[in-house]
Amino acid sequence: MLQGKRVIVTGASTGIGEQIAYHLARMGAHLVVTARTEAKLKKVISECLKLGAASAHFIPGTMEDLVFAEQVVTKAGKLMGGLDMLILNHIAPVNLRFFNGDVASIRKVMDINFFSYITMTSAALPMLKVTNGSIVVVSSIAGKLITPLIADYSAAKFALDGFYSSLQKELQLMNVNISITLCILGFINTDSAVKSLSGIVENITPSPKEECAVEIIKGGALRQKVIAYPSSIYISMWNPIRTIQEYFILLTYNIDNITRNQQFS
Ligand SMILES: NC(=O)C1=CN([C@@H]2O[C@H](COP(=O)(O)OP(=O)(O)OC[C@H]3O[C@@H](n4cnc5c(N)ncnc54)[C@H](OP(=O)(O)O)[C@@H]3O)[C@@H](O)[C@H]2O)C=CC1
Ligand SMILES: CC(C)CCC[C@@H](C)[C@H]1CC[C@H]2[C@@H]3C(=O)C=C4C[C@@H](O)CC[C@]4(C)[C@H]3CC[C@]12C
Repeated sequence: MLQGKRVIVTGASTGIGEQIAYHLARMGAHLVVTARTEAKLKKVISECLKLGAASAHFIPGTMEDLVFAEQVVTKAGKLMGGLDMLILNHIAPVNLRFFNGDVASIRKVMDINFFSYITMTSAALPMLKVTNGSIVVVSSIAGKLITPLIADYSAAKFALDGFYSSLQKELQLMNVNISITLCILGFINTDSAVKSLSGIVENITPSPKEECAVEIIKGGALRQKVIAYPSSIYISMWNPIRTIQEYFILLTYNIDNITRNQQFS
């Protein structure tokens, strides 16, 4: 399904993003990968070309810089001649610690883990409209329920749910055929996650990043609204009251009036 499709993958220098890039390469997609570390990205794209990518480019830079975030999308669009799928996966390195009053560091995490996602989405929407494309947002069970020591990370992941679930509804109301897939992940065996949890969380076995990457791509390709990996965490995000209330709230909206008077940008 993804052969010849044009895809951006963020946070693709290592971890789950790197595995996503390799799977897409095997499927024959065109790829633009991004992260900060140029040397790692070079290795990733040369591996992608060996695996069968239709084309592979990298754009290095930090997502703390929202101008860079926007430029990645426009440059990638030019390199590939359009865009079919935007996979938003990068995160700032996580420090598991108590909140220490450092608001500036929370703002930085929100820029990297949240505002850059919105910036890239906004830049990509015109191209995705043309292709009836897809946005895939990699989130976490920590964006559905809370655990201590990751207040900043969790805040950004909850924010992603709020923003993208709302955007999903808007696209539906305006009959814009762009899919949004929110990926809810449990503990995955990436080097960074295993390292930062060691000595803090015990008795949880991480799931494999390779299989995780496949499930993320599948969810996007099948235009699913939400996926959970491993599937055992579905239960933690099951919130029937939310679903029912969202349904009834929407019934109170004067959809005809709204769609007549507002344009989707
Ligand atoms: N691993 C896990 O247990 C879980 C992961 N997830 C989610 O999965 C996704 C991937 O996680 P995982 O693979 O473990 O993460 P990794 O830490 O392995 O990779 C993070 C990626 O983001 C890049 N990155 C870091 N800082 C920046 C920055 N300032 N600007 C641009 N890119 C940056 C890194 O590259 P570089 O340093 O070169 O910039 C790297 O490519 C995340 O969205 C995470 O929230 C969700 C639940 C559990
Ligand atoms: C629902 C339960 C069956 C399992 C709960 C497991 C909890 C403890 C797991 C599930 C998802 C995990 C966090 C996560 O989303 C991603 C990262 C990024 C990584 O770089 C550092 C670790 C961190 C913060 C994980 C911390 C531990 C979390 C909350």
